Amino acid sequence: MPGPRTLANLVEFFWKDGFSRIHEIQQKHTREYGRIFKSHFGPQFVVSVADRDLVAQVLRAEGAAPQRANMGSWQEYRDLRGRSTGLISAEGDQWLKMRSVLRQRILKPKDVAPFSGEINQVIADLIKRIYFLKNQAEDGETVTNINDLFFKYSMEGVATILYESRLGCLESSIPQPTEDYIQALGLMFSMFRTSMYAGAIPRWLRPLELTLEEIYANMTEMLLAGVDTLLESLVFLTDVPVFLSQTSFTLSWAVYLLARHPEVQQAVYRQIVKNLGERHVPAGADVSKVPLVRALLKETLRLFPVLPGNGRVTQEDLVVGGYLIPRGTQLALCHYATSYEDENFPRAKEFRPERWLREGHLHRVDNFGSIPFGYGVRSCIGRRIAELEIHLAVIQLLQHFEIRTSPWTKTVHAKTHGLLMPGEPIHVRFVNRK
Ligand code: HEM
Repeated sequence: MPGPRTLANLVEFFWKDGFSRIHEIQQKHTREYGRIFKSHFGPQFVVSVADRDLVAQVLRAEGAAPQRANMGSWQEYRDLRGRSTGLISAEGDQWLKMRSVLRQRILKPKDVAPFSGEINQVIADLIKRIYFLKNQAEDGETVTNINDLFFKYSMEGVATILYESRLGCLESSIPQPTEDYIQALGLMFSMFRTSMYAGAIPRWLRPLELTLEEIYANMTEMLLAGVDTLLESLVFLTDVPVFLSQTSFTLSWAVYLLARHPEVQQAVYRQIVKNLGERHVPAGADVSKVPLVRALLKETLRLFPVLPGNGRVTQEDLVVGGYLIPRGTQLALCHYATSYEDENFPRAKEFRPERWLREGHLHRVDNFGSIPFGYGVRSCIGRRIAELEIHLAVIQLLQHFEIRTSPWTKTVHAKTHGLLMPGEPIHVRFVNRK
């Protein structure tokens, strides 16, 4: 099987900071080596799959408890600290047990629809905050760093549902415990990439690493710093910061794309006004009346999949793309690369939400070219919560404001920092609707 040489790969990732360009490297390696290729990262051997049909084949062949790759360093940290595991990094029976409990609670749109009321309260605060921020701006309209604003929105939204309490993230004066929590999350993200390096360092070498403390100073402990420790008994919550950044990155990209594509925004807005009304506060059930809002989210996640690649460890021997892949091999599913293939999505570089409205092959749920929430029994369990938070926010943002670029709006590039995220702060204008 072709693939980059070990040394070249190490230079690319460790020397040239490839970890922040994983998404681009996926595309580069696919061009150079084809849609299935092998790589070595220190002790890890990985087979990358960057083909829609092969990804489909791998995921369809999954057993009852698929194993996700590359979570070793998270697990190690938790073992080191005696912490419990969240769903993301749990495996086997432990995963099955947790998943079956949670599955019954939040997996279907109708399970999460009752949260619309709480989410709408958070959105009301978000909109109030936008009015406040734009009034402070020189031009009375620009809100700088919407990334930060939407992070706070997501945090407040997830807290409302999972902690059943408000944190006050969107207030002018943020309560101290919440401030501590936000700072702890910031620290966690700065360590997130370091934790990825950890996986590529052989286990026996790690105690020699000077930055061992940094490597392990990740996630869990920090995360819950400002929050009632009782929550820790709910293992699921230990992964929460990852989820809320996924929601906030996606919302930031969606708003950025709308600002840069006024014609798309106008079409979405027109559908909202026609099918829901200018000021009707939407409930979960209203979302199906505005298919363009759903298409907008799908297209945003196709262009900026927060998880640009995913992992699986094969649980039995598989033949993929003509190669025998032995049981226990780590696979990297290259979702970013497949999302940008013209073959899967005509004019793939273009932002065209309407492509998701078309009947035909793109409309089918088994379109494996873009599966931003994963697929199958191990797919994202928070999908319906994330979708509800984003759909309801987009509808109300557009009801209140026309989103436009401002002289400060720059082209924003994606970077991988554990997750695919906006590489720079996004600034846009929120112009009041008459
Ligand atoms: C736009 C937002 C989000 C995106 C794009 C996203 C995407 C993903 C993806 C791609 C996976 C891996 C699926 C697989 O391996 O097949 C995943 C797993 C997961 N997500 Fe999300 N997610 C989002 C938001 C959330 C939220 C808000 C929550 C919780 C409230 C959440 C909870 C989880 C959990 C617990 C897992 C692990 C599932 C398991 O291993 O059984 N996600 N997510």
